[in-house]
Amino acid sequence: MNHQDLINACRQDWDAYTQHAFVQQLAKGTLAQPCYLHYLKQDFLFLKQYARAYALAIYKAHTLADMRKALPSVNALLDSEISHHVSYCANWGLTESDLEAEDEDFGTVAYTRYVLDAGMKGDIVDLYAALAPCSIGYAEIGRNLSADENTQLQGNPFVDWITLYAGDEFQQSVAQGTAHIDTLLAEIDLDSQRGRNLITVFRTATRMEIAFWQQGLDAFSKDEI
Ligand SMILES: Cc1ncc(C[n+]2csc(CCO)c2C)c(N)n1
Repeated sequence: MNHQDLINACRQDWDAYTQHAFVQQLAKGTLAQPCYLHYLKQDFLFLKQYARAYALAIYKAHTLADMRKALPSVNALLDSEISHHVSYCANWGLTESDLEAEDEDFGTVAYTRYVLDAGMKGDIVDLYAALAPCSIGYAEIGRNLSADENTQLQGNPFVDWITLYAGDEFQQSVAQGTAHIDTLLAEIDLDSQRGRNLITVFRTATRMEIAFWQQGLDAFSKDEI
């Protein structure tokens, strides 16, 4: 099996994730600021936990080659992705330590601890099945948004988010990560118990992504600013 089999096995949830209303409003520039700010604050906390999950991939790896493959993601998370969030939130007078002191919302706790648990109780393939929707999905969203003529770049307050995930650097790193996941999946039969378990893990993480977008939209009435 490969990553495309995982996507095909949960197509409905996958499309609900990659074409969520939050993404569409982001592309048009119409997303309400409180929703984006809540999403970014929670995503900051999400990325912090995700760095732990990629560090767990180093711990779970059996070979030096697999240990080295997880390291660029730890770096990208702690540097480029998280600093985008910190610099955007600075516009609201929020510092990195303010963000660290924020409470984790339920969807943030559920998603990140699910991924860590899948990795801790399983092996490195289970961990990557839980991690995969995040990078593969955001790369697909970035590509879709940059190819879609309805995406509004000029004057869009969320243009940095779009260019971060549509950009070559991010796209290339996901392509490399996906090739690595495919190597790990290649020896597993899609119709085996193991294959079905991996689909469940991948689909659960995909459902968590949908809930994470929704958590952002639901912040509209919370009036955070
Ligand atoms: C909820 C949520 N899901 C996915 C990403 C994107 N993302 C997070 S970690 C990572 C891999 C290392 O770069 C990627 C692509 C996000 N930011 N927030």
